Amino acid sequence: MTSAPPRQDPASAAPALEITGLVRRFGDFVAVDGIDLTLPRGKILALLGPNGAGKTTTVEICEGFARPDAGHVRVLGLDPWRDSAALRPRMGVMLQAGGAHASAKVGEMLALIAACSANPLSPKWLLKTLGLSEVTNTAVRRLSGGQAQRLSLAMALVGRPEILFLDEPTAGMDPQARHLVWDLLKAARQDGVAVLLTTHLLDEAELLADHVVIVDNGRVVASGSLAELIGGESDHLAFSAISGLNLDLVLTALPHGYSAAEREPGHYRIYGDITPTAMATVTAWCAQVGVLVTDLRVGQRSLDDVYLELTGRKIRA
Ligand SMILES: Nc1ncnc2c1ncn2[C@@H]1O[C@H](COP(=O)(O)OP(=O)(O)OP(=O)(O)O)[C@@H](O)[C@H]1O
Repeated sequence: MTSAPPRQDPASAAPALEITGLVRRFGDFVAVDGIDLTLPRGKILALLGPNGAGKTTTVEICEGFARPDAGHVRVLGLDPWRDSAALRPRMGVMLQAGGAHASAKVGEMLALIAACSANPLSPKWLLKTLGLSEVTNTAVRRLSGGQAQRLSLAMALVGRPEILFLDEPTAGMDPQARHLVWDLLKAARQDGVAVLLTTHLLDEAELLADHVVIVDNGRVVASGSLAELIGGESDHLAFSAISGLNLDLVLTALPHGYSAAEREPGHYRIYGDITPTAMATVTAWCAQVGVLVTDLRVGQRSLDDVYLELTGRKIRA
């Protein structure tokens, strides 16, 4: 008699996070208006969007702190509201408010959380990796904002979660601390942890994210890998010169089909087919009108450009 094939637990094959048609209202106001997204295991997804776009509301529903008005959310194949007790030990949540007792010492606090999980990471190693060894015996209330953020991340990670929710994890950190966090998140991804992070730092998203989702007014306005969002082609010529150049005159020197913009005073971009001839035309025109060109380079769209085009706003506006 042949034995039956082993049954696969459907939840273990599920993506780390799956959101379909998510809606969340506050009274008549629709804060989240039909968001869809999928986060595979072992990947980092960056959720970007202007203030009030609906990022935190979405993350809080995924964490099981709020219920959706419509749509489905599955975290590790489970319903974060209904199955919150089963999910809690499997996910890491970095709370904005920190979540640590003000009078506890840093080392004690982390050891306490570690003691609650079956197979914790070494608290000592985590504190060292996050640059917190020197404050092991310091009371939580005496930590700087950046140190408290790092402790909060350590608390989210110490139980070896399968999925990590991070709402602006490096906001307010100095560059050195930010790098420590980024290295730790990359290591977590290598260990198969899925990470959903919201951020206003485009360089953070560019550096870490396998997948970027941009939301505005509660809706997804773009979704894809960085390469998919940015496109691979060199599409503009950037240069610096005195501010107030008459760009219409530059364009008359170029063949039809180019456009130009002074993005910030004295910083210009010429968009179109950037050929050696087009470059020479622009610099020759500048020379003709006695303008010194500096920082001339051929570039491609950045995440910043895509974000600005889609939301009409600079990232922190
Ligand atoms: N409890 C609430 N009651 C009423 N409105 C709320 C509530 N929570 C959030 N909102 C509103 O929902 C919208 C989305 O808020 P949310 O915090 O999700 O935005 P966000 O994208 O995280 O913004 P930020 O980048 O500023 O953190 C905002 O207009 C906010 O004022």
